[in-house]
Amino acid sequence: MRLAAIQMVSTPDVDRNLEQAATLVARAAAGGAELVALPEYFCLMGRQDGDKLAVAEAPGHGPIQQALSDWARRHGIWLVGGTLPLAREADPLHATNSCLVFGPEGRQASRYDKIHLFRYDDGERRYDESQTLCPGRQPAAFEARARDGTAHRVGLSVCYDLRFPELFRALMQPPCDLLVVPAAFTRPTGEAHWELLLRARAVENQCYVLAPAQGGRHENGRSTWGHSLLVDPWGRVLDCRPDGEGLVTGTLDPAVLRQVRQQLPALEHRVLGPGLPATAAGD
Ligand SMILES: NC(=O)CCC(=O)C(=O)O
Repeated sequence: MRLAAIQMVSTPDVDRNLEQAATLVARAAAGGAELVALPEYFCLMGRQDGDKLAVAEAPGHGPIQQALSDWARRHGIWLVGGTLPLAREADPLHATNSCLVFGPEGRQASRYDKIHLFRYDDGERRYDESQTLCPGRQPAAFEARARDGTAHRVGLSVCYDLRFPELFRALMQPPCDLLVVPAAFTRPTGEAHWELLLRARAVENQCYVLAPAQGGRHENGRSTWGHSLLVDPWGRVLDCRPDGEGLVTGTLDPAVLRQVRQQLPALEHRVLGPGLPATAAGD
């Protein structure tokens, strides 16, 4: 299955971001991609945290969701729609940061609400997503069919989730072939941890990892790390885009998945699970 991750430098202008995303999705599809993934916050990197609430759409309605569905149908692709804020009737002051997936017929195939909300303060940069977002509760995966008819289980996660390996373990029951991580990592944390974490998730889960990112200097004054990546189940980086808008592409090859899992059957050797006994005191 041919894959593409889209890297963007999104702005506070939703229409401009949608235009840019449409161009990049079309370019990915023209290059043969069957599954295309957009980055976190592809439709908005606002000036203030609260801007997310202003563009939040009701689930199943609104121009951002319509655009995602149209692009998936027009190009006949699986589209992992980065993230967009979805409104919650119960609490209008907190949206979910949601990743919606649309299939080649333009129908919504999955929804994942980011579970782990980012908080960071190094004295210079401060982020606290919980001010305007509400966490999801449920891991999500879906089945994408390649044009040759092969079905692939695809696990969803978003950005800061990458730091929580237990989420990815939960997605591996049953095993995924591909983990997608739409992201907007900060520059300092990205430089220190991004590639390391993505390759770790690929190696420990013996999975392809596709990570579309925000990458550059945004109009709101923030900088994101970029380095959108495709990693194979052996931890090899197949493609990377360091900075600016563009594409990362490559192929999910079932033979490589089989070979890695047969050669080194680590997934079968898992002994410890969620119902672990308490750690022994050591005496
Ligand atoms: N948007 C995010 O979740 C940012 C996560 C991040 O930068 C990190 O270091 O983790």
